[in-house]
Amino acid sequence: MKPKLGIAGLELLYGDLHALRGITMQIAPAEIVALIGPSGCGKSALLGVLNRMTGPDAHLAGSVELDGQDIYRDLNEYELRRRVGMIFARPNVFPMSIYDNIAFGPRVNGERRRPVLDEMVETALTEAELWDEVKDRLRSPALRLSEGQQQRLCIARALALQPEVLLLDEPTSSLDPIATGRIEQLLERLSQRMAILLVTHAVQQASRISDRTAFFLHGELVECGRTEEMFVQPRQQSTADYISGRFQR
Ligand SMILES: Nc1ncnc2c1ncn2[C@@H]1O[C@H](COP(=O)(O)OP(=O)(O)OP(=O)(O)O)[C@@H](O)[C@H]1O
Repeated sequence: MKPKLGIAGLELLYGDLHALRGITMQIAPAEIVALIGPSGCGKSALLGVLNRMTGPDAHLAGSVELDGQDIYRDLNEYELRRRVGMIFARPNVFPMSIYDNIAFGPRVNGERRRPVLDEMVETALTEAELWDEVKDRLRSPALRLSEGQQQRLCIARALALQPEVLLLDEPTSSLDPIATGRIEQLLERLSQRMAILLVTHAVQQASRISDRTAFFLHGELVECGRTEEMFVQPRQQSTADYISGRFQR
C-alpha cells in the first residue's frame, strides 16, 4: 500500500541545535502512530515539519511527502493545511459561536450557501461525537463549552475540511480521564479512514489506541513498530526503560 506520509532522511536544525536527525518513516492512510519520547526529543518538531510550521529560523534537509508530493515543494500551504489538520494540547477554539467555529474553514474556502454550511456543521459535529451535546445551542459561544468539548470542537473544525491526516500534539494533556477516553475512542474511529499522528507523554495512551509507536530520543527515531510488540518486547534498551518509566536522562 502506498504511504500517506513518507519521511526520508529528515534533518531539522535550529542554528546549532539538531532537533531531528535522519528520520525515515512512513505512515499508512488509515492508522494511528503514537510518537513518544522524553521532553525535547523532537516529537512536536516533527509535527511542525509535517504542517510547515517550523518557522523561518529552521533549516531542513531530506524529504517529507504527502501522497508522493513534496510538502515543501509541490504543495502550497493552503492546500497542505486543508489536507493535514492540526490539534494542539490546549483547545484553541475561536471566540465565536460553535457554528461559526466549524463553518470557519469552509467559509474561507468560499462556501457561502447556508444549507451546505448547515450540513457541513452537523456532519463534522456528528463525526466528532459532539452533535448531541450542542445541537440546541449552536449559536452560543464556543468558549462556554467544557475543555473536553472544546477539544472535540477543534477536531470537528479540522474534520469540516475533510483532512486526510490529523496531527495531534498531546491533545488530552489538559483533560480528565472521562474526556480523555472520549477523545481516544473518537481517534480510534477516525483512524479507520485517516492517518493520525499522536504525540503523547502518556505511554499508556499510546498502548491503548495506537497501531504503531515511534520512540524518539535526542532527535533520533530509536525504533518504530507495532504497538503491541513494542510494549511487550522493545528492541532497544532505551525504549524499554522509557516505556517502563525507568528512563534516566
Ligand atoms: N522554533 C524553535 N527554535 C529553536 N529551537 C526549537 C524550536 N522549536 C523546537 N526547538 C528545539 O528543538 C528540540 C525539540 O523540541 P520539541 O518541541 O520537538 O520537543 P518535544 O519532544 O515535543 O518535547 P515536549 O514533549 O516537551 O513537548 C528542543 O530542544 C527544542 O528546544
